[in-house]
Amino acid sequence: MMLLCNREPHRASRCKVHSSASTGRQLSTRTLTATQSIAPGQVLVTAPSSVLLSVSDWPLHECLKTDHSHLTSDQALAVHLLHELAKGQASKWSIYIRQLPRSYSTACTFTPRQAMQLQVQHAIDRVVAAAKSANASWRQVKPTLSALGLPPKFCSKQAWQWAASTLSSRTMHDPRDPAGVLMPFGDLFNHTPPAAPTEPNFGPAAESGGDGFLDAEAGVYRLHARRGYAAGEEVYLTYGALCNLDLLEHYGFVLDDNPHDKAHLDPTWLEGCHPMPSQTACWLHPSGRPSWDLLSHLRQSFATLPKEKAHRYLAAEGICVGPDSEMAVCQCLLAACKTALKALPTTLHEDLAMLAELEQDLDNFQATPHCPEQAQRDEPQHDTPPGMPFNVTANAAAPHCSAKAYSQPPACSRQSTARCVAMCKPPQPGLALGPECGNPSTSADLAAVDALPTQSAECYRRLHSSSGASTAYAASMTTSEKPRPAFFPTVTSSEPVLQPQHMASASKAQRISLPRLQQERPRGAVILENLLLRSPSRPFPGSIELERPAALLLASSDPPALPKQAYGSDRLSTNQLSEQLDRTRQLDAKLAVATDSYAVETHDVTQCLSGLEMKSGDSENPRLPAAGRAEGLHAHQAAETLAHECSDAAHKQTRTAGPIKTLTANEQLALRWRVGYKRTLVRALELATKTLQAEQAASGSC
Ligand SMILES: C[S@@+](CC[C@H](N)C(=O)[O-])C[C@H]1O[C@@H](n2cnc3c(N)ncnc32)[C@H](O)[C@@H]1O
Repeated sequence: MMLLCNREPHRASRCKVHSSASTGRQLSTRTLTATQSIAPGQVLVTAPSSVLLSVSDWPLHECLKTDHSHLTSDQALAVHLLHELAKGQASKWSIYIRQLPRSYSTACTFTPRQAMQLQVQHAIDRVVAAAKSANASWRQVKPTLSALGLPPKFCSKQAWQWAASTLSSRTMHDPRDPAGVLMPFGDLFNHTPPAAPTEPNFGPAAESGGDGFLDAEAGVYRLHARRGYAAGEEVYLTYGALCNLDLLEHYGFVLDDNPHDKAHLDPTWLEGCHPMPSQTACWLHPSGRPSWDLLSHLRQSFATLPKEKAHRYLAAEGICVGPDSEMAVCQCLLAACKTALKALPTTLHEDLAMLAELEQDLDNFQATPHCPEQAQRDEPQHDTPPGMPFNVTANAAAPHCSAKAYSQPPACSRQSTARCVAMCKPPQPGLALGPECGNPSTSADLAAVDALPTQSAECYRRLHSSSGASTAYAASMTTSEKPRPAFFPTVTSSEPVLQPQHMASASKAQRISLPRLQQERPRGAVILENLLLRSPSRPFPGSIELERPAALLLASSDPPALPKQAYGSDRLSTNQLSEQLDRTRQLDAKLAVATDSYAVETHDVTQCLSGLEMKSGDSENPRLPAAGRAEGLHAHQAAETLAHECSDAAHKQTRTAGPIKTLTANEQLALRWRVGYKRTLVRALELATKTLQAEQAASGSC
């Protein structure tokens, strides 16, 4: 592999990697930005096949073929990835693997309950099917993983979901194998949709071709810039003409503005339309326009006598056949969109309010000053693999690379927590890698790479030393660490879980008197405020001033100012504070759910509130929830129990109304998806109404 290192970073570099929120800001994701102009068609990255992680080059693949021939290509590549992960530092891809996202929001990670947040049946079905299929795949492949001698944690369902999501969101096309390949560094480019679809056309395949291809003769994989970029612009690849449901399923994100999005309608909603259009034809463009097939079908269906036959021909060509049929088409569409919107548990308006709250939370937490102490503590552990809560090799030798070069803070994945607030780092001077050069790198170059904290350089250097191959960057790249988007309200992709030790710390909070809570806003105050905030009709007797997000106040408090009593006798360090905050948010999420479900549940949240006032050990008090009394829990734990009970009941409802903090990352994604869906339906309503009015006006004037 050839890697040229430019010692004057800003001169030759063309791209830099940084962490930032991307389109729609729903995900904290790294981006690649041009540091100087890039011409259309220019090669961005060239990597020799030896640095690609693929099934074809995996020696074990041959054994698998004989003994485990039932594995699909995708399964074999996922097994390969997990196998490399399990090798830890011994894997030549260890550096690459460590900087992979730790968790994903792809469809296979959705629980059925999270899928319900999509609200639209066909979307729910698709996501549930994807999750089931991943589960089935895991069951199939488990014996192979065990046969390879992988420790149980690498054979877990969670590990499988991680591997499957890594592949579905990051592989590049490889003509040799349908599973594709993983390309270190090349997989850092984000997606931009291709131009909006037009009439199918003959001609050069500029738009339909991919941005990367394997040049088998040269033995390299190249990525090209589809268009030109000015310095400072984010450089994208195009993953394909994908609708938001495709993006959600395979990549775990959606675009706010996606020209390829499709809002499917149920054909049964098209009253008076005979025969019914096929399911695949029945969709709307993001502008609200019906698909060509749907419109043509509707026009044919509503073609009126006596010119029915002639009209059918016209309609089949996509031509409007006359005002009467056009009005009937509009009315049919109007009714269908109304039916669709009515069937959904929340309105677009409600969803937008929720989204605004989510964005606000995001902004607030991004604005929170970072804490260097925490940042230091949370340097990525080099024996902690991405994605999964287990270590690769606990006794691995210290890696060569600078930890900072790989600082994708663990919790800064999509499900990042408040802890992330403290982990943001200021930009570091980046490394620039020189322009394409076909010669092997000199040892001086490699030494320079050694000295510079850049993940790409280190990754390729490692791969180089283990593979002996050569690689070149055609476009220069720099890496620099930027503050990562700090906060996503939910904690993990699964439900927040309170551990027993969290309960213990929770109990300490309730010893503080109400005035003190008011004055000092320790942990307990946060909980109470959130409860109050969410049941305004039941004011808390002490009337605590409500401020949102309360957790932010806590986060920005100077640790010495916090009352010792809030946490026992010890003063909190910033790290402890951060941890407490983390736990608080988890607890908050549960309590918030409890309060949300207040209206629909028989539990009385005021009991819970009163319970919080009581002294610990007040387990006989009849005002406490029964569960709490029975188990002899003290007040706070009882509240927690109540929250737990309520949360289950609340989630049984498809209605999501409630504080954004209760949404997991997957549910947030579902919220974004359904907002896009409803927007399209509303646009279709408006379009059909306008067209109808115009037709009516025209026929009236006739
Ligand atoms: C091939 S990776 C791109 C690099 C990725 N940003 C990273 O930090 O590793 C694909 C993933 O990036 C994110 N992504 C790509 N394009 C995006 C976009 N336009 N908006 C938001 N997230 C995007 C999604 O999480 C997706 O699964």
